[in-house]
Amino acid sequence: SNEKHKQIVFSWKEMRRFALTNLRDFGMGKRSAEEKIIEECHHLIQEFTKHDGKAFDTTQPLNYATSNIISSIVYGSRFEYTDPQFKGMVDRANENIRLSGSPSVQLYNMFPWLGHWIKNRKQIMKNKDRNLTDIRDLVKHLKETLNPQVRRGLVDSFLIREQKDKDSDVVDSHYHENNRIFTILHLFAAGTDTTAATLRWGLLLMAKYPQVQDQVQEELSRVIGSRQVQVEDRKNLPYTDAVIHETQRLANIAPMSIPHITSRDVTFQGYFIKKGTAVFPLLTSVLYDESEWESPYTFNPGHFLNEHGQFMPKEAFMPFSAGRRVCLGEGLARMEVFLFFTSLLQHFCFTPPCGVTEDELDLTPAVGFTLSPSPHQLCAVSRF
Ligand code: HEM
Repeated sequence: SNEKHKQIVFSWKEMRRFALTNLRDFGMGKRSAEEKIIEECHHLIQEFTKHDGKAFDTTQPLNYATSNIISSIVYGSRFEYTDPQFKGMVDRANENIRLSGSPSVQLYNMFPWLGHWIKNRKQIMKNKDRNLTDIRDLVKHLKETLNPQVRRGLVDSFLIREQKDKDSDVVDSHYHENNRIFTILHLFAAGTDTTAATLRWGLLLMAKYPQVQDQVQEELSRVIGSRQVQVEDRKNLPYTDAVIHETQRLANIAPMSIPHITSRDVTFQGYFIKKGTAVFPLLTSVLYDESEWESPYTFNPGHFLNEHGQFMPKEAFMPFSAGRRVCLGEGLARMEVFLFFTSLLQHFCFTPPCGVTEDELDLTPAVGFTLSPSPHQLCAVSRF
Protein backbone atom coordinates (compact mmCIF):
# COMPACT_ATOMS: atom_id res chain seq x y z
CA SER A 1 0.00 0.00 0.00
CA ASN A 2 0.98 3.64 -0.42
CA GLU A 3 1.12 4.09 3.35
CA LYS A 4 3.42 1.06 3.81
CA HIS A 5 5.69 2.25 0.96
CA LYS A 6 5.93 5.71 2.53
CA GLN A 7 6.87 4.16 5.87
CA ILE A 8 9.65 2.02 4.31
CA VAL A 9 11.12 5.04 2.44
CA PHE A 10 10.95 7.09 5.61
CA SER A 11 12.67 4.36 7.61
CA TRP A 12 15.37 3.92 4.95
CA LYS A 13 16.12 7.67 5.00
CA GLU A 14 16.45 7.69 8.79
CA MET A 15 18.61 4.52 8.87
CA ARG A 16 20.89 5.83 6.08
CA ARG A 17 21.34 9.11 7.95
CA PHE A 18 22.02 7.22 11.18
CA ALA A 19 24.55 4.87 9.52
CA LEU A 20 26.39 7.77 7.83
CA THR A 21 26.64 9.73 11.10
CA ASN A 22 27.99 6.70 12.92
CA LEU A 23 30.43 5.75 10.15
CA ARG A 24 31.78 9.28 10.53
CA ASP A 25 31.91 9.13 14.32
CA PHE A 26 33.41 5.63 14.62
CA GLY A 27 35.49 5.35 11.50
CA MET A 28 34.98 7.84 8.74
CA GLY A 29 36.42 10.63 10.87
CA LYS A 30 39.56 10.19 8.79
CA ARG A 31 42.06 9.55 11.57
CA SER A 32 40.27 6.76 13.38
CA ALA A 33 39.31 4.82 10.22
CA GLU A 34 42.88 5.19 9.04
CA GLU A 35 44.21 3.87 12.35
CA LYS A 36 41.84 0.89 12.25
CA ILE A 37 42.83 -0.02 8.70
CA ILE A 38 46.55 0.36 9.41
CA GLU A 39 46.24 -1.92 12.44
CA GLU A 40 44.40 -4.46 10.27
CA CYS A 41 47.13 -4.20 7.58
CA HIS A 42 49.61 -5.58 10.13
CA HIS A 43 47.38 -8.59 10.86
CA LEU A 44 46.86 -9.22 7.16
CA ILE A 45 50.58 -9.08 6.40
CA GLN A 46 51.24 -11.60 9.20
CA GLU A 47 48.58 -13.87 7.71
CA PHE A 48 50.10 -13.69 4.20
CA THR A 49 53.61 -14.26 5.63
CA LYS A 50 52.48 -17.58 7.13
CA HIS A 51 52.23 -19.06 3.61
CA ASP A 52 55.97 -18.59 3.18
CA GLY A 53 55.76 -17.73 -0.53
CA LYS A 54 53.67 -20.83 -1.36
CA ALA A 55 50.46 -20.54 -3.38
CA PHE A 56 47.22 -19.90 -1.44
CA ASP A 57 43.69 -18.58 -1.93
CA THR A 58 43.56 -14.93 -0.81
CA THR A 59 39.76 -14.90 -0.37
CA GLN A 60 39.43 -15.64 3.34
CA PRO A 61 42.17 -13.41 4.77
CA LEU A 62 41.02 -10.48 2.61
CA ASN A 63 37.39 -11.02 3.61
CA TYR A 64 38.35 -11.20 7.28
CA ALA A 65 40.47 -8.03 7.05
CA THR A 66 37.79 -5.93 5.33
CA SER A 67 35.08 -7.35 7.58
CA ASN A 68 37.09 -6.37 10.63
CA ILE A 69 36.98 -2.70 9.59
CA ILE A 70 33.19 -2.58 9.41
CA SER A 71 32.97 -4.82 12.51
CA SER A 72 35.12 -2.48 14.57
CA ILE A 73 32.95 0.47 13.49
CA VAL A 74 29.70 -1.41 14.20
CA TYR A 75 30.61 -3.44 17.30
CA GLY A 76 33.55 -1.41 18.55
CA SER A 77 36.18 -4.15 18.22
CA ARG A 78 37.84 -6.45 15.68
CA PHE A 79 37.85 -10.26 15.68
CA GLU A 80 40.71 -12.75 15.43
CA TYR A 81 40.88 -14.50 12.04
CA THR A 82 40.59 -17.80 13.92
CA ASP A 83 37.38 -16.84 15.82
CA PRO A 84 34.83 -19.50 14.72
CA GLN A 85 31.81 -17.21 15.14
CA PHE A 86 33.42 -14.45 13.05
CA LYS A 87 34.63 -16.89 10.38
CA GLY A 88 31.16 -18.39 10.15
CA MET A 89 29.49 -15.00 9.74
CA VAL A 90 31.91 -13.78 7.06
CA ASP A 91 31.93 -17.06 5.11
CA ARG A 92 28.12 -17.25 5.12
CA ALA A 93 27.73 -13.60 4.02
CA ASN A 94 30.22 -14.34 1.24
CA GLU A 95 28.36 -17.48 0.16
CA ASN A 96 25.08 -15.54 0.07
CA ILE A 97 26.51 -12.93 -2.30
CA ARG A 98 27.69 -15.76 -4.58
CA LEU A 99 24.36 -17.62 -4.43
CA SER A 100 22.31 -14.43 -5.01
CA GLY A 101 23.81 -14.20 -8.49
CA SER A 102 23.08 -17.83 -9.42
CA PRO A 103 20.66 -18.38 -12.34
CA SER A 104 18.10 -20.14 -10.11
CA VAL A 105 17.91 -17.20 -7.67
CA GLN A 106 17.70 -14.71 -10.56
CA LEU A 107 14.78 -16.78 -11.84
CA TYR A 108 13.17 -16.68 -8.39
CA ASN A 109 13.53 -12.86 -8.39
CA MET A 110 11.40 -12.77 -11.55
CA PHE A 111 8.94 -15.50 -10.47
CA PRO A 112 8.79 -15.41 -6.65
CA TRP A 113 6.20 -18.21 -6.49
CA LEU A 114 9.09 -20.59 -7.46
CA GLY A 115 10.66 -19.88 -4.06
CA HIS A 116 9.76 -23.20 -2.47
CA TRP A 117 11.66 -25.25 -5.08
CA ILE A 118 14.86 -23.19 -5.30
CA LYS A 119 17.66 -24.89 -3.34
CA ASN A 120 20.01 -21.89 -3.44
CA ARG A 121 17.30 -19.66 -2.02
CA LYS A 122 16.80 -22.05 0.90
CA GLN A 123 20.56 -21.95 1.57
CA ILE A 124 20.53 -18.13 1.43
CA MET A 125 17.71 -17.99 4.00
CA LYS A 126 19.49 -20.54 6.21
CA ASN A 127 22.73 -18.51 6.11
CA LYS A 128 20.85 -15.29 6.80
CA ASP A 129 19.06 -16.81 9.80
CA ARG A 130 22.36 -18.14 11.24
CA ASN A 131 23.94 -14.70 10.81
CA LEU A 132 20.95 -13.04 12.48
CA THR A 133 21.35 -15.39 15.45
CA ASP A 134 25.06 -14.50 15.70
CA ILE A 135 24.30 -10.78 15.44
CA ARG A 136 21.66 -11.05 18.20
CA ASP A 137 24.21 -12.88 20.33
CA LEU A 138 26.88 -10.16 19.84
CA VAL A 139 24.35 -7.37 20.46
CA LYS A 140 23.14 -9.11 23.64
CA HIS A 141 26.68 -9.00 25.01
CA LEU A 142 27.03 -5.29 24.07
CA LYS A 143 23.67 -4.53 25.71
CA GLU A 144 24.76 -6.21 28.94
CA THR A 145 27.98 -4.18 29.07
CA LEU A 146 26.55 -0.88 27.73
CA ASN A 147 27.81 2.32 29.32
CA PRO A 148 26.00 5.35 27.82
CA GLN A 149 29.02 7.57 28.64
CA VAL A 150 31.40 5.52 26.46
CA ARG A 151 29.93 4.59 23.09
CA ARG A 152 32.05 1.83 21.54
CA GLY A 153 30.42 1.70 18.12
CA LEU A 154 27.26 2.02 16.05
CA VAL A 155 25.41 -0.67 18.03
CA ASP A 156 25.85 1.29 21.28
CA SER A 157 24.50 4.44 19.58
CA PHE A 158 21.50 2.49 18.35
CA LEU A 159 20.76 0.97 21.76
CA ILE A 160 21.02 4.38 23.47
CA ARG A 161 18.70 5.99 20.91
CA GLU A 162 16.27 3.06 21.20
CA GLN A 163 16.07 3.54 24.97
CA LYS A 164 15.72 7.31 24.63
CA ASP A 165 12.77 6.94 22.23
CA LYS A 166 11.16 4.38 24.55
CA ASP A 167 11.60 6.66 27.58
CA SER A 168 10.03 9.59 25.71
CA ASP A 169 7.15 7.42 24.40
CA VAL A 170 8.01 8.26 20.76
CA VAL A 171 5.29 6.87 18.50
CA ASP A 172 6.44 4.83 15.43
CA SER A 173 10.14 5.20 16.27
CA HIS A 174 12.54 3.80 13.62
CA TYR A 175 14.82 2.67 16.43
CA HIS A 176 13.55 -0.83 17.16
CA GLU A 177 15.05 -4.32 17.16
CA ASN A 178 14.27 -5.14 13.53
CA ASN A 179 15.90 -2.00 12.11
CA ARG A 180 18.85 -2.47 14.50
CA ILE A 181 19.52 -6.06 13.38
CA PHE A 182 19.04 -5.38 9.66
CA THR A 183 21.18 -2.23 9.72
CA ILE A 184 24.01 -4.33 11.17
CA LEU A 185 23.43 -7.20 8.73
CA HIS A 186 23.39 -4.90 5.69
CA LEU A 187 26.49 -2.93 6.70
CA PHE A 188 28.34 -6.17 7.37
CA ALA A 189 27.32 -7.70 4.00
CA ALA A 190 27.81 -4.51 1.95
CA GLY A 191 31.13 -3.62 3.58
CA THR A 192 32.93 -6.96 3.35
CA ASP A 193 32.65 -8.76 0.03
CA THR A 194 32.77 -5.63 -2.16
CA THR A 195 36.06 -4.33 -0.78
CA ALA A 196 37.65 -7.79 -0.52
CA ALA A 197 36.67 -8.66 -4.12
CA THR A 198 38.23 -5.38 -5.31
CA LEU A 199 41.47 -6.24 -3.50
CA ARG A 200 41.46 -9.79 -4.92
CA TRP A 201 41.16 -8.31 -8.43
CA GLY A 202 44.00 -5.91 -7.66
CA LEU A 203 46.39 -8.67 -6.54
CA LEU A 204 45.40 -10.95 -9.43
CA LEU A 205 46.05 -8.13 -11.93
CA MET A 206 49.46 -7.48 -10.34
CA ALA A 207 50.40 -11.17 -10.76
CA LYS A 208 49.17 -11.12 -14.36
CA TYR A 209 50.91 -7.86 -15.32
CA PRO A 210 54.28 -7.95 -13.49
CA GLN A 211 55.56 -4.86 -15.32
CA VAL A 212 52.70 -2.84 -13.76
CA GLN A 213 53.44 -4.38 -10.36
CA ASP A 214 57.13 -3.38 -10.78
CA GLN A 215 56.14 0.22 -11.49
CA VAL A 216 53.83 0.39 -8.45
CA GLN A 217 56.60 -1.02 -6.23
CA GLU A 218 59.17 1.34 -7.73
CA GLU A 219 56.90 4.31 -6.93
CA LEU A 220 56.20 3.03 -3.41
CA SER A 221 59.93 2.52 -2.71
CA ARG A 222 60.84 5.94 -4.12
CA VAL A 223 58.09 7.97 -2.40
CA ILE A 224 57.41 6.02 0.82
CA GLY A 225 60.32 3.66 1.44
CA SER A 226 59.64 1.15 4.19
CA ARG A 227 57.45 3.30 6.47
CA GLN A 228 53.68 2.70 6.73
CA VAL A 229 51.68 4.27 3.87
CA GLN A 230 49.07 6.83 4.96
CA VAL A 231 46.01 8.26 3.22
CA GLU A 232 47.87 11.57 2.88
CA ASP A 233 50.42 9.84 0.62
CA ARG A 234 47.90 9.12 -2.12
CA LYS A 235 48.43 12.47 -3.86
CA ASN A 236 52.16 11.70 -4.17
CA LEU A 237 51.52 8.25 -5.69
CA PRO A 238 49.86 9.03 -9.06
CA TYR A 239 50.79 5.76 -10.78
CA THR A 240 49.58 3.61 -7.85
CA ASP A 241 46.38 5.67 -7.65
CA ALA A 242 45.80 5.14 -11.39
CA VAL A 243 46.34 1.37 -10.97
CA ILE A 244 43.76 1.24 -8.16
CA HIS A 245 41.20 3.23 -10.17
CA GLU A 246 41.81 1.09 -13.25
CA THR A 247 41.38 -2.07 -11.16
CA GLN A 248 38.00 -0.83 -9.92
CA ARG A 249 36.95 0.19 -13.44
CA LEU A 250 37.88 -3.11 -15.08
CA ALA A 251 36.70 -5.25 -12.15
CA ASN A 252 33.25 -3.65 -12.41
CA ILE A 253 32.19 -5.54 -9.30
CA ALA A 254 28.61 -4.23 -9.19
CA PRO A 255 27.72 -4.30 -12.91
CA MET A 256 24.00 -3.64 -12.38
CA SER A 257 24.44 -1.66 -9.14
CA ILE A 258 21.36 -2.39 -6.99
CA PRO A 259 17.89 -2.34 -8.56
CA HIS A 260 15.56 0.48 -7.49
CA ILE A 261 11.85 1.09 -7.98
CA THR A 262 10.52 4.39 -9.29
CA SER A 263 8.49 6.07 -6.53
CA ARG A 264 6.47 8.10 -9.09
CA ASP A 265 5.91 8.39 -12.85
CA VAL A 266 9.02 9.91 -14.49
CA THR A 267 10.12 10.92 -17.94
CA PHE A 268 13.85 10.34 -18.34
CA GLN A 269 15.67 11.38 -21.53
CA GLY A 270 12.42 11.19 -23.46
CA TYR A 271 11.38 7.79 -22.04
CA PHE A 272 8.31 7.46 -19.86
CA ILE A 273 8.86 5.19 -16.80
CA LYS A 274 5.77 4.24 -14.83
CA LYS A 275 5.66 4.45 -11.03
CA GLY A 276 6.66 1.10 -9.50
CA THR A 277 8.97 0.01 -12.36
CA ALA A 278 12.18 -1.82 -11.38
CA VAL A 279 15.18 0.09 -12.74
CA PHE A 280 18.68 -1.42 -13.01
CA PRO A 281 21.39 1.26 -13.36
CA LEU A 282 23.92 -0.51 -15.64
CA LEU A 283 27.25 0.69 -14.27
CA THR A 284 29.01 -1.48 -16.90
CA SER A 285 27.66 0.83 -19.60
CA VAL A 286 29.66 3.71 -18.09
CA LEU A 287 32.74 1.83 -16.85
CA TYR A 288 33.20 0.19 -20.30
CA ASP A 289 31.89 3.10 -22.40
CA GLU A 290 33.85 3.12 -25.68
CA SER A 291 33.47 6.89 -26.01
CA GLU A 292 35.02 7.46 -22.55
CA TRP A 293 37.90 4.97 -22.41
CA GLU A 294 40.69 4.42 -24.91
CA SER A 295 40.74 0.62 -24.43
CA PRO A 296 37.67 -0.25 -22.29
CA TYR A 297 38.24 -4.02 -22.17
CA THR A 298 41.94 -4.06 -21.25
CA PHE A 299 43.81 -3.23 -18.05
CA ASN A 300 45.32 0.15 -18.83
CA PRO A 301 46.32 2.41 -15.88
CA GLY A 302 46.99 5.08 -18.54
CA HIS A 303 43.22 5.72 -18.54
CA PHE A 304 43.80 7.74 -15.37
CA LEU A 305 47.13 9.45 -16.22
CA ASN A 306 47.85 12.54 -18.30
CA GLU A 307 50.88 12.96 -20.56
CA HIS A 308 52.95 14.19 -17.57
CA GLY A 309 52.21 11.04 -15.55
CA GLN A 310 49.87 12.96 -13.22
CA PHE A 311 46.68 11.35 -11.89
CA MET A 312 43.62 12.37 -13.89
CA PRO A 313 40.15 11.80 -12.34
CA LYS A 314 37.42 10.71 -14.77
CA GLU A 315 33.70 11.44 -14.54
CA ALA A 316 32.85 8.05 -16.02
CA PHE A 317 34.53 6.32 -13.08
CA MET A 318 31.46 5.34 -11.04
CA PRO A 319 31.89 1.91 -9.43
CA PHE A 320 30.04 3.27 -6.37
CA SER A 321 27.05 4.40 -8.48
CA ALA A 322 25.66 7.94 -8.07
CA GLY A 323 22.78 9.98 -6.70
CA ARG A 324 20.82 9.67 -3.48
CA ARG A 325 21.47 5.95 -3.14
CA VAL A 326 25.22 6.21 -3.94
CA CYS A 327 27.30 3.69 -1.92
CA LEU A 328 27.14 4.77 1.67
CA GLY A 329 30.61 3.38 2.37
CA GLU A 330 32.43 4.98 -0.58
CA GLY A 331 34.84 7.07 1.51
CA LEU A 332 35.65 4.16 3.81
CA ALA A 333 36.02 1.70 0.91
CA ARG A 334 38.41 3.99 -0.97
CA MET A 335 40.57 4.35 2.13
CA GLU A 336 40.58 0.57 2.71
CA VAL A 337 41.44 -0.33 -0.88
CA PHE A 338 44.29 2.21 -0.97
CA LEU A 339 45.87 1.27 2.38
CA PHE A 340 45.48 -2.53 2.09
CA PHE A 341 46.71 -2.60 -1.53
CA THR A 342 49.76 -0.40 -0.99
CA SER A 343 50.76 -2.11 2.31
CA LEU A 344 50.58 -5.55 0.69
CA LEU A 345 52.63 -4.44 -2.31
CA GLN A 346 55.25 -2.88 -0.06
CA HIS A 347 55.75 -6.27 1.61
CA PHE A 348 55.08 -8.84 -1.13
CA CYS A 349 55.55 -9.55 -4.78
CA PHE A 350 52.50 -11.39 -6.16
CA THR A 351 53.13 -14.19 -8.68
CA PRO A 352 51.15 -17.07 -10.23
CA PRO A 353 51.56 -20.50 -8.57
CA CYS A 354 54.49 -22.64 -9.69
CA GLY A 355 53.83 -24.11 -13.17
CA VAL A 356 51.18 -21.47 -14.10
CA THR A 357 52.13 -18.70 -16.52
CA GLU A 358 50.93 -15.09 -16.24
CA ASP A 359 48.92 -15.59 -19.45
CA GLU A 360 47.13 -18.52 -17.86
CA LEU A 361 45.80 -16.42 -14.97
CA ASP A 362 42.10 -16.18 -15.80
CA LEU A 363 40.27 -12.85 -15.59
CA THR A 364 36.82 -14.37 -16.19
CA PRO A 365 34.64 -13.31 -13.23
CA ALA A 366 32.78 -15.84 -11.09
CA VAL A 367 28.98 -15.67 -11.18
CA GLY A 368 27.56 -13.84 -8.17
CA PHE A 369 25.58 -10.76 -7.16
CA THR A 370 28.94 -8.98 -7.32
CA LEU A 371 31.68 -9.92 -9.79
CA SER A 372 34.63 -11.57 -8.00
CA PRO A 373 37.61 -13.24 -9.64
CA SER A 374 37.18 -16.97 -10.37
CA PRO A 375 38.74 -19.23 -7.70
CA HIS A 376 42.52 -18.99 -7.96
CA GLN A 377 45.70 -19.10 -5.89
CA LEU A 378 48.64 -16.69 -5.80
CA CYS A 379 52.09 -16.69 -4.21
CA ALA A 380 52.92 -13.75 -1.92
CA VAL A 381 56.72 -13.67 -2.06
CA SER A 382 58.30 -11.55 0.67
CA ARG A 383 60.28 -8.57 -0.72
CA PHE A 384 62.60 -8.46 2.27
C1 HEM B 1 35.05 -1.20 -3.29
C2 HEM B 1 34.07 -1.33 -2.45
C3 HEM B 1 32.63 -0.99 -2.70
C4 HEM B 1 31.93 -0.83 -3.89
C5 HEM B 1 32.47 -0.94 -5.30
C6 HEM B 1 30.56 -0.52 -3.53
C7 HEM B 1 29.55 -0.27 -4.45
C8 HEM B 1 28.23 -0.01 -4.13
C9 HEM B 1 27.17 0.19 -5.08
C10 HEM B 1 27.33 0.16 -6.58
C11 HEM B 1 26.02 0.39 -4.38
C12 HEM B 1 24.63 0.61 -4.95
C13 HEM B 1 24.30 2.07 -5.07
C14 HEM B 1 22.92 2.25 -5.65
O1 HEM B 1 21.97 1.68 -5.11
O2 HEM B 1 22.78 2.96 -6.65
C15 HEM B 1 26.36 0.33 -2.97
C16 HEM B 1 25.45 0.52 -1.94
C17 HEM B 1 25.77 0.44 -0.60
N1 HEM B 1 27.03 0.27 -0.07
FE1 HEM B 1 28.75 0.00 -1.09
N2 HEM B 1 30.44 -0.49 -2.17
C18 HEM B 1 31.67 -0.75 -1.61
C19 HEM B 1 32.00 -0.79 -0.26
C20 HEM B 1 31.13 -0.53 0.76
C21 HEM B 1 31.50 -0.47 2.17
C22 HEM B 1 32.91 -0.65 2.75
C23 HEM B 1 30.35 -0.25 2.87
C24 HEM B 1 30.24 -0.13 4.37
C25 HEM B 1 29.89 0.86 5.02
C26 HEM B 1 29.26 -0.13 1.91
C27 HEM B 1 27.93 0.09 2.23
C28 HEM B 1 26.91 0.24 1.30
C29 HEM B 1 25.50 0.42 1.67
C30 HEM B 1 24.93 0.44 3.08
C31 HEM B 1 24.79 0.55 0.47
C32 HEM B 1 23.28 0.80 0.32
C33 HEM B 1 23.02 2.29 0.38
C34 HEM B 1 21.53 2.65 0.20
O3 HEM B 1 20.79 1.84 -0.31
O4 HEM B 1 21.15 3.77 0.57
N3 HEM B 1 29.78 -0.30 0.64
N4 HEM B 1 27.71 0.10 -2.83
